[in-house]
Amino acid sequence: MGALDVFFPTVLAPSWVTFLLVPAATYLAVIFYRLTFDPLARFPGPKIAACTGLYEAYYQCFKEGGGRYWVEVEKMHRQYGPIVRINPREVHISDSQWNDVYKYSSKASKPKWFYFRFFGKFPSTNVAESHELHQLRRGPLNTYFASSNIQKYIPMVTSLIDKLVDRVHALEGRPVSLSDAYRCLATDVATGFAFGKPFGNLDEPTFDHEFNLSVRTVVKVSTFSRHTYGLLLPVLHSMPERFARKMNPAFGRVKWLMETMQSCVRRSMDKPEAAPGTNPDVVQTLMASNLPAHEKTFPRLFSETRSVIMAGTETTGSLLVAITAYILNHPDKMEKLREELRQAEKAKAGAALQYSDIRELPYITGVVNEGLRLANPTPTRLPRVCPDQDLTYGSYVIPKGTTVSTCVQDVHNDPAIFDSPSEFRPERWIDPSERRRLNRYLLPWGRGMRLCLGMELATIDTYMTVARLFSPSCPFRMRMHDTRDEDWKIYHEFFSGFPKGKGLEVMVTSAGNGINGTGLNYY
Ligand code: HEM
Repeated sequence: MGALDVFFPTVLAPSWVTFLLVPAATYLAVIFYRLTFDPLARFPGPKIAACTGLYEAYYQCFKEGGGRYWVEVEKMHRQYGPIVRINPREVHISDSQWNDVYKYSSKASKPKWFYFRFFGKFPSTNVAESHELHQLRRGPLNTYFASSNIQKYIPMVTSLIDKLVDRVHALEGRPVSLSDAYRCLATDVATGFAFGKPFGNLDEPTFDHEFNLSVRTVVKVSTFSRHTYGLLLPVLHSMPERFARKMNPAFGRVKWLMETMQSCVRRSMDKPEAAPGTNPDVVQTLMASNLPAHEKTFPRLFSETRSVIMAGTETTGSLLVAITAYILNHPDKMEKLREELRQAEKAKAGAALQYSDIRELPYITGVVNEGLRLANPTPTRLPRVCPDQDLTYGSYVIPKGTTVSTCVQDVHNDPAIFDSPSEFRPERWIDPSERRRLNRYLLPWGRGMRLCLGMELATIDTYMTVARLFSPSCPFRMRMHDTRDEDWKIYHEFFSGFPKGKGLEVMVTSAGNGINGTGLNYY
């Protein structure tokens, strides 16, 4: 009698063998195929990444708190060259001149596993898989995000920035988390733009600190969900309220935000005409569009609005944090910026600077562009699949159906384009012809057909906030408080970027207090 027969009665033995050995043998066969006959087998890269998606999952879910595969992919490029197989089905290209997969002609789709499993079952433009569905959904949003419509919201953005300035000033002498404050500003700008009235996050006493922390928990769960067949997010969404509250102290705020969004969407669906003298909101715009009826249901419109608001908050918040930190860390550059604003204000003879005035100023443009280049608000790779044409990279033919991705920070950090790329140098953008050359490689808004819709709104918000906070007429001056680079620099990639540390904190002093009225000699 064999050992197996002792431990497993004859009747059970075959089922145990089947249970254990068949999946193991199948898995080994799959690995063997991936390393030998798979058309991607001859692409360079670590064998372990070619064998199994678990390698990526380890970096994304566990290593150093998760969200670290982007750094590992950078290392792979240093070792294997510009094209690397980073998981069994995906090649990643780090070459500032290559963008074939993002061209209109590629009609590329977004890989479902990467987007849908991360964002959950919320059918929005951002997660539209096929090129055709994306074009259908993006059409009416283009109308809403048209420059002529966005410009109408400049007064709203200005008054929100005024509110931010008042609230920060009132905290004089106490540390202020600008990471939290800027996220509230960005949320109010996004919700005000979507629904005509901001949700009021800037009024929240702690600048919604708990809520901002909870965003990180949600994106971590989303990352786990991506690597567990999209199963975790539905579990999270169906969790009983008392468990959710225990897990997440900001649950109440998350629920409030979702319910407020839902009631705004319902209200606009019930009243699809804008009230006299007001702009149609995003839901009314979509309702009035030629989208088919099944694209105008409540779940669809809620998902779209949710996606627009989420897309605009972490990103703009991180950008403002990075720009402020770089300026505060470089007093000489802060002085140049303030001097430029002083001259511009003088030229207006006391009238307030408008966005159109600020946008023309060369130094602040250099500051914002350097921020966009270095802040890395979306360190995620941007994967695409070409369903019906092969692509080429050098001597490599990338078969149709392969996921192909690039990361914009590879371009932003390319020393062949940006000299000393890790340095914050607004001056590199001053010369107009050099600016034109560099602009072609400034890609924070993504690439190709899926380019960010909110870039003009975010640009307005950024220019105006920076101009207001660093203007000689700002009622206070800021200095870093107990903040190191690792507190605010992007470290984790959970689609958006998140720092390792607590964020950017500043200490605020009234402009008249002990410094000369201009604050120029503050440092
Ligand atoms: C600094 C701020 C921002 C950055 C860096 C940024 C970056 C991006 C990037 C990289 C994408 C492409 C993602 C992909 O290919 O999967 C994107 C898409 C998108 N962004 Fe932004 N974004 C910012 C602000 C905003 C704002 C303020 C809004 C709206 C209020 C917004 C709305 C959107 C939408 C709707 C999409 C999806 C577009 C589509 O799929 O056609 N973004 N953004």
